[in-house]
Amino acid sequence: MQCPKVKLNNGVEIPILGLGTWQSKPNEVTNAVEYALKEAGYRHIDCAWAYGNEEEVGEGIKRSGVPRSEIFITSKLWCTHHHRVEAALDESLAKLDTDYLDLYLVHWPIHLNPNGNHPVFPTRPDGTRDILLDWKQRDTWAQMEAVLKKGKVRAIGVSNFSQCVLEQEILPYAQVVPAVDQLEIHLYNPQHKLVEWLRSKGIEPQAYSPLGSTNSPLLSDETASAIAGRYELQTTDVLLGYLVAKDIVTLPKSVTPARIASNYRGALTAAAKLTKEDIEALDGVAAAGKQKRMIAPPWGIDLGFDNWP
Ligand SMILES: NC(=O)C1=CN([C@@H]2O[C@H](COP(=O)(O)OP(=O)(O)OC[C@H]3O[C@@H](n4cnc5c(N)ncnc54)[C@H](OP(=O)(O)O)[C@@H]3O)[C@@H](O)[C@H]2O)C=CC1
Ligand SMILES: O=C[C@H](O)[C@@H](O)[C@@H](O)[C@H](O)C(=O)O
Repeated sequence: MQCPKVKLNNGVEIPILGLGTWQSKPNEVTNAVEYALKEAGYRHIDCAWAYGNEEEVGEGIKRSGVPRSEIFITSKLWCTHHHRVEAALDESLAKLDTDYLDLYLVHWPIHLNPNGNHPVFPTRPDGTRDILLDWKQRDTWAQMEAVLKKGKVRAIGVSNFSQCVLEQEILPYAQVVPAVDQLEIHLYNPQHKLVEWLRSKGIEPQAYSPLGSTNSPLLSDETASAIAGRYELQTTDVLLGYLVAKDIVTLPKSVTPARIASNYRGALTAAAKLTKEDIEALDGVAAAGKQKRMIAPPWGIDLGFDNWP
């Protein structure tokens, strides 16, 4: 099954489904990536330095035998690296064993103390995250623009940036408008207003945790299950197909071969079957009492999102 692509604001095309790799254990992710590329049809892998498994992802890419030019690889700049974007990118490139990325994202609009008590999650003596509060995100973005200009990445974007942060800290200063904002988007956190606003600015929304992440309550959602039953699909197919039908780049994670394959096939099948009425019903689920954000790290500052717990 051919995966549809979405065109980013600089003309680069991204496959609408990508394999997530967060919390994929290093000893499992190589097989998962190899299987996804070689057997299941994926051509897009979503990675991050902070996931601690880029070397093993790179190994899976190599073992798949699929040419690098056919694969869309994303990685993300971690929060302790905002002062040294190019060096951090070089580290991810080396681990993934590739000489360019298709997309590089600022993982969160937050600079954590690079000289703190931990390389990934530095904390202050009171246990709160050690954030450099006076750092300007525009200074991170200028470095992102520089690595794009150098040709080390084909597109640059952000992740977990709200409208307010983009409007105040990025868009007034940017020479390059972010191509993407990767966000928690799923049945219970659809972020309809933000998705619409991003599109009005030419910024492509990407859906992370599309199945509701680990131990997800979405898998037993009544509306999604009823629609799945009608088409003899799995609920997971409907959860993913719902986003794909709305042209949202969707990033399901699994290390289980059968799920990796069924997520890909099921998402595309469901996207083709869902009617306008199905989409409207699914669009209304969160507002009818199911709104729930799954990923809300304890940053201790307001990131400008609705429904942050
Ligand atoms: N930018 C950011 O800040 C963030 C980015 N992301 C990205 O998005 C990706 C996806 O999000 P993530 O939070 O991992 O969660 P997902 O919504 O993709 O859910 C993953 C969980 O669902 C399970 N699962 C997958 N497929 C099925 C299936 N068909 N049936 C039943 N269970 C299934 C997986 O188990 P198993 O693996 O054991 O099969 C895993 O426990 C991440 O991996 C990462 O790449 C995620 C969070 C934040
Ligand atoms: O991409 C995945 C997520 O952003 C993850 O990296 C964070 O949520 C992290 O666990 C944190 O606690 O800040």
